[in-house]
Amino acid sequence: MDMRCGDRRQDENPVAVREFELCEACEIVGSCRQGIDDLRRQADGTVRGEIVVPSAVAGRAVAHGGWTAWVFDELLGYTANSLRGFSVTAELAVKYRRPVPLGARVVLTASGRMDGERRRLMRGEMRCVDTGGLLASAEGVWIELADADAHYARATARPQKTSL
Ligand SMILES: CCCCCCCCCC(=O)SCCNC(=O)CCNC(=O)[C@H](O)C(C)(C)COP(=O)(O)OP(=O)(O)OC[C@H]1O[C@@H](n2cnc3c(N)ncnc32)[C@H](O)[C@@H]1OP(=O)(O)O
Repeated sequence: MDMRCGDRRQDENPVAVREFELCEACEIVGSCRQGIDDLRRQADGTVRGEIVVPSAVAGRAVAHGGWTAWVFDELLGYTANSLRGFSVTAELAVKYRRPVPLGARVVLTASGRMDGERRRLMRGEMRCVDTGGLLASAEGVWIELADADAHYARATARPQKTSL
């Protein structure tokens, strides 16, 4: 059957199993607000997941670009953290190749490598499951926190004029 990305397949439901922790705000609502329910580390070290683009992320008829960037932040961050200890986003660059249709099932893939002690260089892709067409790609840098407790204590302390 000829399918375009965005054709909805009635016979499939979104994957229901999630194998990674939710972020704090998603914990409160009890589900991933981006719609990412499942990401799995493959034998070759890459990470893969499939999601259905939620209709709630519409910008104008298709997914909002901010949602796509947010998905890559989560995808690449999860992959970065699967390499070693906890790291945070330092840089993220997204290339938007095609509009991302609402309701489309997309496949997310990501990989990365250490670059020195604390830096990880990450990349990922979002493709249409049905056509394999590239919708968006991203590259980014994640930095392992030297002291996560101190990092968040500083960041959540009452702002001071001299803090930045
Ligand atoms: C609970 C489970 C689920 C959790 C999911 C939620 C996870 C959410 C994660 C996030 O959303 S992160 C939020 C967005 N990101 C941030 O808020 C990070 C803000 N930036 C910082 O806090 C600091 O800039 C950062 C920690 C990234 C670096 O500060 P540091 O003072 O620790 O780094 P430093 O300057 O000592 O540099 C350490 C290394 O990183 C490199 N580096 C730092 N910033 C870089 C950059 N932007 N690009 C490339 N390299 C960078 C730097 O060159 C150096 O390399 P070398 O070790 O090789 O010398």
